[in-house]
Amino acid sequence: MFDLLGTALSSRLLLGTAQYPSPAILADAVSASGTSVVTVSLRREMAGGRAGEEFWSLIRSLGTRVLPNTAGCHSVKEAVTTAKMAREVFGTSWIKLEVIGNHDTLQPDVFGLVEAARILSEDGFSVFPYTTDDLVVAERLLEAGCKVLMPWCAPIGSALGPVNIPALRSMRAQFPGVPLIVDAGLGRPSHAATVMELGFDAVLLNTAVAKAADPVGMARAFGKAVEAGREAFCSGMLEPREVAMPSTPTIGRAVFS
Ligand SMILES: CC(=O)[C@@H](O)[C@H](O)COP(=O)(O)O
Repeated sequence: MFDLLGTALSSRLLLGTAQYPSPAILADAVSASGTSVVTVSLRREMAGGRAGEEFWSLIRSLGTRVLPNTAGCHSVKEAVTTAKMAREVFGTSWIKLEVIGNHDTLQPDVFGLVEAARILSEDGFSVFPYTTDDLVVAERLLEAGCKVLMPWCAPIGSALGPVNIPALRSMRAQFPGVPLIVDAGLGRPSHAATVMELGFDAVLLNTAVAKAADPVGMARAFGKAVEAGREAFCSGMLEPREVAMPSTPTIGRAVFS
């Protein structure tokens, strides 16, 4: 079990719900992944009218916890308003806070993020901020009231995987007691395993599953990779070394003369 802010979760994989080929495939992918938390963009789905309503009932039927997000928000005001609406709609004070700062890279506006995080934390939200791997921004987010951090490993939708492993490693070392969830940019199950091996608490991803040729199979693969990475981290991995060490004992070997 994974204790996330006092909630026991059966999986360390959090899954996005956008861009699936069909609602049925989304539901099957969620089930195959083993996730117990899905994230939903209130802003995008509300724009969908009747389709939006059907989407909500599908999400409710999944039996998972919902982590609403403020995807698509580019200002503090937009993000705060969206978060408040999400609290009403989903009856949860969890919010994945996105304040996008750059149209092309979808890089977070870390200044707006800290400001919005402070406003929402003071209003009783549990804020899950989508941030960069910058340690100073991370400090500011914690000071603003965040109890969990969601650093990217690459731009949203890029599928690049962890492009700056030293930065992620140092974030993990700097905040040993803070739940850290890698969010965005994962492309392959091996990427998820890699960040879990670094000691991250969980991962959140969307595009790599939703846009796979077989989203259900890919969701299952990511679920396994997250578990494998976590188990490896907890089992004490060897440090790599540059010299050979025989893995078979040489004492008592047969002598041919
Ligand atoms: C669904 C969601 O919240 C995304 O904004 C998130 O950041 C996932 O990123 P990927 O689509 O790159 O997995």
